Amino acid sequence: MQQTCRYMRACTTHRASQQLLIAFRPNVRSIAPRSPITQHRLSDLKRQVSIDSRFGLHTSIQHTMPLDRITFVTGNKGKLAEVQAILGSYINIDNRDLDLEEIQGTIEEVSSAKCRKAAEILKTPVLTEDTCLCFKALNGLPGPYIKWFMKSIGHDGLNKLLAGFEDKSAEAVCTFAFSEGPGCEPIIFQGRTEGKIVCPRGPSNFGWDPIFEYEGETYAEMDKAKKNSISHRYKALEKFKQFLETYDKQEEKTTT
Ligand SMILES: O=P(O)(O)OP(=O)(O)OP(=O)(O)OC[C@H]1O[C@@H](n2cnc3c(O)ncnc32)[C@H](O)[C@@H]1O
Ligand SMILES: [Mg+2]
Repeated sequence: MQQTCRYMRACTTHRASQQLLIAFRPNVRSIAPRSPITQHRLSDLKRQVSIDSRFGLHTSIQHTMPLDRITFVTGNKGKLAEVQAILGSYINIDNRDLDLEEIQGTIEEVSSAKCRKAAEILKTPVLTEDTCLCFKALNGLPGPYIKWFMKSIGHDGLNKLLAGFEDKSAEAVCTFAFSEGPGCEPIIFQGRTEGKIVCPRGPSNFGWDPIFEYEGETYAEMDKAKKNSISHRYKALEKFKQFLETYDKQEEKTTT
């Protein structure tokens, strides 16, 4: 019998979700009797399915395998160091730096597209990540384009963008996308931390860390361990860790 990827089996445990999935994916047949992944709300699922249908994706057909290592695809050393510090004791992390196209679109669309492409190229379970910095006064901009703003106008320019506004608040948003392999629809894990934009303080060795202040300290001034216990990345990885725990339990059920 063909096996769908684990996520599809997990999704199909909700009655309404089953109907939704079967409507979109007539070939979904394998239904798990009980799913540990109960925190996926129907709205999330609808969004996931509508992303699928928009990109014309198909139900993935792949044999499940134990997830004891994962490839984190990034060229950013700062991200890699933090992911290893936060996640390294839960799963073995390999790193690859692929030049993946970052499409325009919502945060979730950008992250999913990047992850799908990485899974296709590497043919293995992959994790990708996209970071946004959203200024409230600018209705969320620069958002996913922060990398290009950083490159062209730097810390001072980012401060000047807000010069005419009283509201200096900003949100750091980290969006991880995980795919079990080629054809497996990415699952999204997002974390957000609110702070404000200030003149640079602290070492400049990771992106916009010196201008993002959280409770009186910039990310750059903070002890690394402290940043890794409150950051947007930490919050997203906490959700991914929960997913890994349920994934392992599901694996035990499948193999016993
Ligand atoms: O290969 P990828 O993972 O895409 O790495 P990247 O450096 O291109 O990263 P993004 O596309 O996500 O762009 C996000 C920008 O924000 C920066 N950044 C990401 N996380 C950060 C953090 O926790 N603190 C400060 N800057 C961060 C990063 O250096 C980029 O300039
Ligand atoms: Mg990038």
